[in-house]
Amino acid sequence: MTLTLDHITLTYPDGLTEVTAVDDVSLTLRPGEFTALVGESGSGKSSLLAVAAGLQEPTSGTVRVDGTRGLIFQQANLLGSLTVREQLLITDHIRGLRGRALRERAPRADELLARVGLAGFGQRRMGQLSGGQRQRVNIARALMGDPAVLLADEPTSALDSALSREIIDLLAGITRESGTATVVVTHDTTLLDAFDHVVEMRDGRLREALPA
Ligand SMILES: Nc1ncnc2c1ncn2[C@@H]1O[C@H](COP(=O)(O)OP(=O)(O)OP(=O)(O)O)[C@@H](O)[C@H]1O
Repeated sequence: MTLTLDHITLTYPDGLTEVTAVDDVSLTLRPGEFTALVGESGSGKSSLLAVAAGLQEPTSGTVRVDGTRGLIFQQANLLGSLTVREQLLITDHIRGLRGRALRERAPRADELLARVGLAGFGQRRMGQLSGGQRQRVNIARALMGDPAVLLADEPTSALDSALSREIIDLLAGITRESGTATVVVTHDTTLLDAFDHVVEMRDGRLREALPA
């Protein structure tokens, strides 16, 4: 069992009342499974993902994770002045690696860049990359911590349909190879055939899985 959400409820204060963004949701993600999370705007997808990511404490319920979590966001949130390799290594720097220990991680960064189709791009500046390439860097960066769980919030929303398909296929391949439990929030119904499971949120609740 890689990630278990057990009876998660999340409410936000809203003036004198409150909004229930996530309403008693339970979900188990298993290694190697590629899951899409869909639903109308405001249905609670980002809120549920934030709880799964550990970025937001649920109002009630529990989150259990075996291993680490890798996060991929909508806009590739990357520092333009860094090189691509530095952009990956900065995650290790944040984890406390310094000096030689950090330099020894460079081959891992290059290996992940090759995996996402960016072999030889390590010395490029982030500002010199296209949107699709930036999102590939974002994916490689999320893999630096060898996550058991990958969580992606609208990773293709800034991309055209061909690039979106490439990014989803890349995430599907990584999920199968690395055995991560991966959840992708998406609005794009043309991509759903790439997933093992599709779960839909409506008014904060999870609905029956749609046929993928
Ligand atoms: N920080 C917040 N404070 C108050 N209410 C919030 C906050 N964040 C989200 N909400 C409310 O919680 C509900 C769920 O929002 P959420 O962003 O999780 O939905 P979503 O399905 O991800 O929407 P979208 O597809 O538009 O991103 C909405 O009613 C929203 O207005």
